[in-house]
Amino acid sequence: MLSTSLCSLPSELLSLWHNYRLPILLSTVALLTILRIVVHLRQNRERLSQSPVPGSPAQLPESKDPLLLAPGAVEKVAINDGHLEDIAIAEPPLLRSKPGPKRVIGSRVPRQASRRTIEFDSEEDRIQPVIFFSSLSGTTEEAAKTLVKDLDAWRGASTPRVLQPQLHDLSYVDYDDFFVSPPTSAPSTKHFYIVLLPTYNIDTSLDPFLEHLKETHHDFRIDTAPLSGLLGYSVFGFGDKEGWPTEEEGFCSQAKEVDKWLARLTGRKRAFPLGMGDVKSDARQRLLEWRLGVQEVLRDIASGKGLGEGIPGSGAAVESDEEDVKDAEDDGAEESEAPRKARKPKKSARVDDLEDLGRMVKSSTSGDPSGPLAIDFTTYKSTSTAAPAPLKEMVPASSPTYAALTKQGYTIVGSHSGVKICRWTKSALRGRGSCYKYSFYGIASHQCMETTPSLSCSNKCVFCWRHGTNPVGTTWRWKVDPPEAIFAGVKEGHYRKIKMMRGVPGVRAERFQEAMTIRHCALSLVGEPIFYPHINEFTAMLHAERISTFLVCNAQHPDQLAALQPVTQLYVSIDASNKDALRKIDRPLHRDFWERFLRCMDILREKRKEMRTVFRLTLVRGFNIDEEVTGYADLVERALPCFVEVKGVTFCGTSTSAAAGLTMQNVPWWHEVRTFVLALNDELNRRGLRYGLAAEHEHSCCALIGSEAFRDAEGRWCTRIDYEGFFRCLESGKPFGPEDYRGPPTPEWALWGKGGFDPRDVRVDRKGRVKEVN
Ligand SMILES: Cc1cc2nc3c(=O)[nH]c(=O)nc-3n(C[C@H](O)[C@H](O)[C@H](O)COP(=O)(O)O)c2cc1C
Ligand code: SF4
Repeated sequence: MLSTSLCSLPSELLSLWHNYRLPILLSTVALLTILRIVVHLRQNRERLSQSPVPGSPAQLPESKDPLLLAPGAVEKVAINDGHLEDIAIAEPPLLRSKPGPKRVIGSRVPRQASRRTIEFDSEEDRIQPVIFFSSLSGTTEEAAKTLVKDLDAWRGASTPRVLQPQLHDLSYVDYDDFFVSPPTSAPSTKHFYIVLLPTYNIDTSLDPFLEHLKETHHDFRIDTAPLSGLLGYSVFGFGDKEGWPTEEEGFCSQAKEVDKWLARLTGRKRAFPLGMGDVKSDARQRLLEWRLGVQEVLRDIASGKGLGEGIPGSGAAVESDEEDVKDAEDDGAEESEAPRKARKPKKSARVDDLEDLGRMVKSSTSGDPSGPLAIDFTTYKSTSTAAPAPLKEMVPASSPTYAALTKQGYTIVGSHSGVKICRWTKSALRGRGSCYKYSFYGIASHQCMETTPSLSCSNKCVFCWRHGTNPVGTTWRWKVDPPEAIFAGVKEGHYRKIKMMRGVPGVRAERFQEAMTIRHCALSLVGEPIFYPHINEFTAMLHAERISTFLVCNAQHPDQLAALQPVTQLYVSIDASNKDALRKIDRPLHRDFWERFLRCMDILREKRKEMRTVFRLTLVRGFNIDEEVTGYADLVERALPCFVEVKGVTFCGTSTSAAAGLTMQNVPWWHEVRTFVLALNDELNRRGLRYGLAAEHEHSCCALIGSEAFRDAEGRWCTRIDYEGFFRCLESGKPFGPEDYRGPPTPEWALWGKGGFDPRDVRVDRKGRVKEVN
């Protein structure tokens, strides 16, 4: 039975096949197709899950597969011929196309991604720690000084390879000496920067420092990481959590900014992470911990380990990448695209900027009702559409600058102007002598108001006492007070101070009465008056009240100088005769300071046709006297001022001037000033320029060289001013020149060689005792 069944099976199968072969074949084909699709999809999913996790710093040392490196990371890869090349790793592809030889997708390292390794020979080389600080109210300065001592003690006991730390106040250093390239030194000395900073949400000298770091990074003429020659750096910030509780709310924000820019400028040589301390609670403890960390790093570098792996904050990939992304944001690159597509080598800032320029111009001319936005073409800005931040006040009442200035007797008017009565005004009220401007130009000191509509300046002159507290900047970026309010405010402040002199012994009644009418205004107090955007309106108000104007500027703002309307006497401070000396003495913030200075000379030559122009030379022994006569004569020849005032520097004796390296040794004697004046006058005459020795004021250590145009028909010097004549000229509405308001002859006692003391006044010594007049 079984055998019969078995024998019939093939024929049954055959008949089944014949009956159903078509559906069977179709089903098989369909099944195989489904299987194929499933297998294909499964393969893809597996590959997706195999794709690398980007950028974990922990994985980097283990894997040498460039595809597993973080995007933007740099790796040494052997190329066919065996040589090593730096490869920047592109974004990993989502799918691995084919198994087989690995393909490196990369390009040459973009400039900004490179991190130059500085060789440190632990047998030969030495580390020079350079500590920078900035301080307004002293906390950071004290901490920096203590840090110098602590580091010094530690290195003595620990490693002789670390040199004694240097200390620099950022308010005094020339940024170009330290923050465009590492300082020059012996080849075996390598620098390590340590920066201690407070944070201020108001304008302080930290702002130009930050601006400098940013500009240096973006300057297309300079390598984007010009400080990569440093061994490393670390920053510590002081802040106040009571006012700024969190980092989002601004705690230590400026230290964070400096840390960020230094990371870029050094090619990510952050040797130890940014430290931050709250001055009201944990600053001391945080600083100690941070110092121990920095010491650890210094020890490692000294022993030849460098900033390698294992050192906290040594610039691991994730951290560096974050900085790159931020960098791209700052440069206006399309950051939102970055995670989605393989990151190409970043477009150069220059290219971005050219593209952005079109958009900027469009937006500024698009008829925005708020008016065109000022565009600073010298820096690279993102094209963020966010509303511009409200402008800050230059000197807010809560600021240390305000406190410092008022303590010194200044009355702050509005948010950026100041007024003060000078010592000569007080002295003249008491009949004890007027300033040299009375001898030379007939200014009545007791009727003179000293003021400025801009407490900010674009220089950091070594002889200026205000360093560290004064706002500085290259462009006006503050709230602007109207000229009417400033004018009313400065007059009120001046008269209030004069009234306070009423009870002072020795004040002469008639002079006190006269002093209640201001006749002259010296726009020279501190800061840069032509910085104020409404300077012409302001001087017009003074002139309308028949107040003469003596305006002093620092030859750094040619455009404003060119636009200046006539003032009674226009001064330009000439603090040096050549580029190098000017950089050292004025420490200008503008990179192109010398070109600006020379342009101002040319503008002054034109201005001389409309108003009295004066060169003011401030002589500082050891800085700008020696062998500079020829240079000064060149400048006189270029600008042809009406007068050249030569004055020895006045030593203000503050700790800040001392910190700038200025001591009594730098104050020239009167005989030195005279010798210089004689030499300059001879040089001018030798060149055929018609100048002569006009007047002097020995007490102020000041002498005057005048253009021969200021002699009358009888050859007498007429350096004084016909003030009424000046106002008449102005009111006439016709063009006029300085000779049109030349005053009467200079009094005999004020002439060159006569000393310059008004015989009507009483000469007293420092203690107020009457001195005999010879
Ligand atoms: C006007 C003013 C603004 C300040 N702004 C900030 C700020 O934005 N963030 C912060 O963390 N601390 C701020 N502080 C606190 C200072 O950074 C802190 O007091 C610091 O220790 C001052 O250092 P210094 O004494 O060296 O100048 C500010 C302090 C003042 C007086
Ligand atoms: S120009 Fe005048 S205010 Fe400005 S830094 Fe020099 S001395 Fe000071």
